[in-house]
Amino acid sequence: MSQRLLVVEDSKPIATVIKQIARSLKYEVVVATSLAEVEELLSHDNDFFVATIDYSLPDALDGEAIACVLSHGIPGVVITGKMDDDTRQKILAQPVIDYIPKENSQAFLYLKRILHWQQTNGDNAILVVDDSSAARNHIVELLKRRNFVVHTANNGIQALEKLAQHKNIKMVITDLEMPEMGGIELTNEIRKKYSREQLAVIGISGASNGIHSARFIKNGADDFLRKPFCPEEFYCRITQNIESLNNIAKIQHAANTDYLTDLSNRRSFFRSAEQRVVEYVKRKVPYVLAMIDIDHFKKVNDNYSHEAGDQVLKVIALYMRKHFGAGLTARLGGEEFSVLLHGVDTDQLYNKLDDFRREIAVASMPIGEEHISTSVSIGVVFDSSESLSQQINLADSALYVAKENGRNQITISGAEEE
Ligand SMILES: Nc1nc2c(ncn2[C@@H]2O[C@H](COP(=O)(O)OP(=O)(O)OP(=O)(O)O)[C@@H](O)[C@H]2O)c(=O)[nH]1
Repeated sequence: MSQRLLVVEDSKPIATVIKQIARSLKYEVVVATSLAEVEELLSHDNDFFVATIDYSLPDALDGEAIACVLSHGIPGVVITGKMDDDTRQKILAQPVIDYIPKENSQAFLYLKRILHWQQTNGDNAILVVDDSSAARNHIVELLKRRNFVVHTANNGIQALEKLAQHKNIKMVITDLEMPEMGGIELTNEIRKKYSREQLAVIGISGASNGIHSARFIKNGADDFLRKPFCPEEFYCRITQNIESLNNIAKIQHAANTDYLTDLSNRRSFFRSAEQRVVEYVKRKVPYVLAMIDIDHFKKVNDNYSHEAGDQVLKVIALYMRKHFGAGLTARLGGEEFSVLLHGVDTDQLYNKLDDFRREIAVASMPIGEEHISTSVSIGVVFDSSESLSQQINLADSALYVAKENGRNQITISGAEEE
């Protein structure tokens, strides 16, 4: 279900621009053009995810609509043509998400980013570490306004425990002086376990000299805020750091993923598989490495089209996800895939691979106007203690035999009969 945006705006052209922005982000939009209209609407329908509120309306010249919308528990962004200090103070004295000056040419681009952040901040958990409950609660309130998931801790020791419990924490905001473990020591401990690509740290201190910001940064923090800070500065720092973490995650995902199927690519498969194989051998966990190749795939391209071939590759990837969910799956290149699976014993692992092979052999894949049938050949190595590249060579040789023997079958390395 799409999220609902309430647009409180008396100017038609501005309401139209906001509607366009909101719809590009899949918001459902409801417009109210005066305070009276907003009051009437909210009296029977206040289920809105977020609101944009024009500061001056014909019947509410001095921001009265802000309090009205906020009193219904709807987070609001204020859009204003007035940007004198007095107005700014009045707006910021209320718990708004942000305010945007209308005359700014970047205003609507910024609004789009805010509306997008409201939708996506829920994926980002932040840990607030402070021994003062008043200071902690203030930061928590600011973060919740922006829809972040928030965890709290009273000191560094508790913070490390929370980080171990909640793997989705992306940022730690920590005070400097706390009992048991302070902010600098905490930052130091965090950097022993979590890289800057995994977790951002922002230090906070009330001390007036600059030495603490330098200490925080030298001990691995990404940023620093001096108390007291204004909400605007706070939000700028938080958003900048979260955005840069998300950008790094996107780049890493692109570097490790096959663009067509969204499975791991060769490089990422090798890196992860190498670690897993070492663990399996050490812990004597039954496992299998399989090379999977689509049969006569060239004919799919020749008989239908290269695009249809691409679709078939995507469908095979979906079947791999379905059958080998917990395993490591990859497209190594072309029409060749691989999987590393662990399980109860060799029979169970073999049956999983064979279920996959059989389902593909009987599937009729709807691709465009056509229905395409295909099959796969599989070469496997069980519980080997050879190096990963040697195992891949062995599985490849077994795959070759499966092809030679008629395709649509599994061949186990060491048991080949040509
Ligand atoms: N559509 C599409 N085709 C690809 C892609 N990568 C490789 N191919 C095609 O995959 C085909 C592989 O052909 P072959 O190596 O002769 O193997 P095959 O036809 O599957 O025959 P066997 O493996 O012997 O059963 C070639 O036609 C490549 O052009 C891709 O990303 N998309």
